[in-house]
Amino acid sequence: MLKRLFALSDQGSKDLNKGIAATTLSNICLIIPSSLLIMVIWELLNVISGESSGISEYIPVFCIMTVVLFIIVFCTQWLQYNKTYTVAYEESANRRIVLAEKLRRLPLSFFGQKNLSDLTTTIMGDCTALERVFSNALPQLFGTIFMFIITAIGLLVMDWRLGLCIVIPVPVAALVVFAARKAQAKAESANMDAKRAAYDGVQEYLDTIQELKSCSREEEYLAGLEKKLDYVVKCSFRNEIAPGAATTTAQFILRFGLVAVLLVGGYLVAAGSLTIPMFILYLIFAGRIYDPFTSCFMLMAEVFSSLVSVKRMKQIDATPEQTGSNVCNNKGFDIEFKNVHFSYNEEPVLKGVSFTAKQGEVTALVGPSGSGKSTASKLAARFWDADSGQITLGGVDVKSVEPETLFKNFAIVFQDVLLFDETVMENIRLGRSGATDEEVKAAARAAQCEEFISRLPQGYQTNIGENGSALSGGERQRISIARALLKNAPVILLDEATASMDAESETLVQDALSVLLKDKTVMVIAHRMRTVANADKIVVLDDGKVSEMGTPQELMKKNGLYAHLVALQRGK
Ligand SMILES: Nc1ncnc2c1ncn2[C@@H]1O[C@H](COP(=O)(O)OP(=O)(O)OP(=O)(O)O)[C@@H](O)[C@H]1O
Repeated sequence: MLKRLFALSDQGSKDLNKGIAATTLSNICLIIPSSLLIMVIWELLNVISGESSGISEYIPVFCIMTVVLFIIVFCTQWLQYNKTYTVAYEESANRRIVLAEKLRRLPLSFFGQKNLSDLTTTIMGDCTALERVFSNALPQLFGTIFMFIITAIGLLVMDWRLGLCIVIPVPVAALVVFAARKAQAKAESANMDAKRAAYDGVQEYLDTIQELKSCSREEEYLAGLEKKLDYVVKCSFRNEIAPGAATTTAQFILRFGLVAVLLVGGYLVAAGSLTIPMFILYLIFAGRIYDPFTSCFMLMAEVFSSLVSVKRMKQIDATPEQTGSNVCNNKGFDIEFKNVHFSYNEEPVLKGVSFTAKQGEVTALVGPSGSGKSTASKLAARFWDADSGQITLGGVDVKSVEPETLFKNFAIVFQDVLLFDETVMENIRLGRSGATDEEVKAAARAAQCEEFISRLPQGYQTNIGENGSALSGGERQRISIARALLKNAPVILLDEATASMDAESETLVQDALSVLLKDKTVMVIAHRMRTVANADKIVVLDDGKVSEMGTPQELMKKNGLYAHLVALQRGK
């Protein structure tokens, strides 16, 4: 049950069960010395009340047994530590790896719908929350419950009337904590949402600080952020209230056990159906037996809260993956779109698109903003799967190929370049790990990077800062092009790859590309018609449909949308 509830691995589930068994054993061993002490008191009380004439010879034996039991406790606690703490960290580390692996196989549509900081919280925060539950809460909780059941049986057998007085408050109190679990889960979810919104706010503030300053909106933005942070405090408080109220009530109910033993025991002693030593024995038990439940109820609350984390992990786990064959038996690298339809969240973007981007040719996708150009190019690389129709690479349906295998055939340059806080050399080498320094430099030369790299303080070994903050937009794009060239994949997708460059740099990069991209399938997306003027084929997209297709010359003659876009940019 625990395995299913907490989505544990086979090993994790086995180890957790061992941890619970060790905790139970340790708790039982801990209570036995108390029982022996009680038996000694029992003997003394019998002597005082005159029911026994002398101190039993068993007392030294009890003392030796106590010492032996403490040794056993030491061993079981070591076992408990070994099987809970170490295993909990292993389990959560494995869980993070499994989640990261899962994310790797999910379609990009999943990331579009999910908030990225939510995912980070799930991988880091939720796993840490569960670490505590496995290492501490669950073994202690079950250990206490099993120990109570064993003790309760003993108490009921000795005297069922006082036994019931002690036992009954426990399930009642546990029910109170259990009943509060929904309110608790709600408060926990709200708390997580509030924290995530505040985290996003801080992140957005840092990302957009330049724009906020330039629009003099910083103060206004910070006021909004302050509200979000205040809300986090409120939610955190509410999140404490729900389990706090339940556990306090539960502890209050437990105290009725002692009162009940006092009242019922007093009555039974007065009625002559209970001996005074037995009465004192139950009073001692009633005073001590509830102690572990104080922390136990808090642990119960913690376990219920952790179920919110488990739910979020299960949601990721249940998301269907993009699957496919590990081999791609394509014949050549023509990319063919056959009546492709695609929607983002039910909103149609491509409406029956058909065209072929031939190997050895440059195919340009042009059209008004939002017409679906980037979407079409990303569908070719299986960032998403088409809703209907087919996209083939060398005759193989891209949907039938596992994304990583398919991706080996693609090199992509986007307008929004992502660079790492690393040296120029390593940022370019990302295109092909294992490439030699000379190969990296050759790719950089082809992408017209040499000139600006030579101006950097340590040349190729210069660290370019977070996302290449030390470089201009055009320079970052050239690094990204160098990276794609180094990958040397048979299909190249250039999505506004030269948009941040000045006309002179763009021409230089294009000249270099035209030699290097020979025999490859090249799909170019550009808003500047000048960029695509030398393309072999132009596909004009308009509102998700192909409105015209042909060479630049044919389309100019046709005097349709392409000619109109060219004229607009020439200012005619
Ligand atoms: N991840 C996404 N989730 C939801 N809608 C999206 C997503 N990406 C794009 N869209 C929407 O799909 C439509 C087509 O977008 P796409 O980026 O393919 O157009 P485009 O022709 O490349 O535009 P542009 O020239 O401005 O880059 C737009 O209306 C856009 O808002």
